[in-house]
Amino acid sequence: MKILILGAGAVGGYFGGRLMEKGEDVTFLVREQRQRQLKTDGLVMKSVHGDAVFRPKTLVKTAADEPFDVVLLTTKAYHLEDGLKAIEPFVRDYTVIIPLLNGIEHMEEIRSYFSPDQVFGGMCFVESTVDAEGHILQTSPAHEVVFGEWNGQVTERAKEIEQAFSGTKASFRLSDAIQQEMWHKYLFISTLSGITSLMRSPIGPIRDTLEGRTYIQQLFEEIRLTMEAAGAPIADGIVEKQMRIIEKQSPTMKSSMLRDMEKGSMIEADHLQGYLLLLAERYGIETPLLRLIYQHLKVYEKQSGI
Ligand SMILES: NC(=O)C1=CN([C@@H]2O[C@H](COP(=O)(O)OP(=O)(O)OC[C@H]3O[C@@H](n4cnc5c(N)ncnc54)[C@H](OP(=O)(O)O)[C@@H]3O)[C@@H](O)[C@H]2O)C=CC1
Ligand SMILES: CC(C)(CO)C(=O)C(=O)O
Repeated sequence: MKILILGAGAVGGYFGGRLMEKGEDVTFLVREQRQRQLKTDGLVMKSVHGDAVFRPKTLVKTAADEPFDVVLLTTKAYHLEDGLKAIEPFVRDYTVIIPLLNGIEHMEEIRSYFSPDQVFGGMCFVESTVDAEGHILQTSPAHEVVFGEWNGQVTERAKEIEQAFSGTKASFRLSDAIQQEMWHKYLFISTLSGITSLMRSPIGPIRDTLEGRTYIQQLFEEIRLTMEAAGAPIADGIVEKQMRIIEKQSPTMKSSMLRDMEKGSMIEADHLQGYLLLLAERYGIETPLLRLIYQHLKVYEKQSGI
């Protein structure tokens, strides 16, 4: 199966590397500077699951029209529009597109850009970043991709992709409820990234005080109410479940948004917290803490000139 990965950053580089390690036919669609880096140094991964260096196949945006069976989308949300244009020459009517971005708003954009039938739901759990040398640093036990048909059917093509993804060091799991899993991840990440970026702290020092835990719980509740009002398919008891997941995280755990802020990089404030605020306004839900967090992220963007 021919797999194209849009972007060779923290997520794309890590999971693409794991697929290459198993022997899958992987190509990265990257921009010129990243291509030069990958040609010179290779794809360097430093991971709690084992370090590795690969010599990946790369392509840059081009008129060439080599077809691929599967395309994994791993840009940030603010680069997605360009990314969709870049993958167009590599997509046929049989190509399956699997986005791994956090959030949900991008699904509408991708499904209307291509045919909705070509677009699976998808997301991932991994704590990784790219350092100044372009190396992928993957720092905690979780490394899972979850994907599936948008309507939840377990089709033949989904099983074929599951087969191609199986047997790597990372987990690639086929889901029959990907919409619900994506909303759950959205609830988790918009809370975790909101709180850790507001407090400029990994989760431990926030979670380990009563006040901090209360703020985490409040933010979860504001977002849960918003999602429910918007008709999102979230499960009963999801906040309690996600509070337990927060309790289990290593005290040093950080969201990718906080790591991006520490690097002075762009953040997905509009895509994550901003979209939730639009929904909250649309459905008349009070979200004071979410509003404060979004305003804080906007101040960061203004001050860092991004
Ligand atoms: N990092 C993490 O731990 C996790 C991140 N996520 C989510 O995954 C998504 C990706 O995040 P992450 O991997 O951290 O982001 P990164 O910034 O590390 O990687 C994104 C990559 O996409 C590349 N890119 C952007 N536009 C294009 C384009 N037009 N053509 C080719 N390549 C392009 C960038 O290239 P260039 O180098 O040229 O800028 C960059 O290398 C986000 O939605 C994030 O929220 C989800 C779970 C965990
Ligand atoms: C919470 C985490 C690390 C889980 O994958 C994540 O999605 C992120 O920080 O963007």
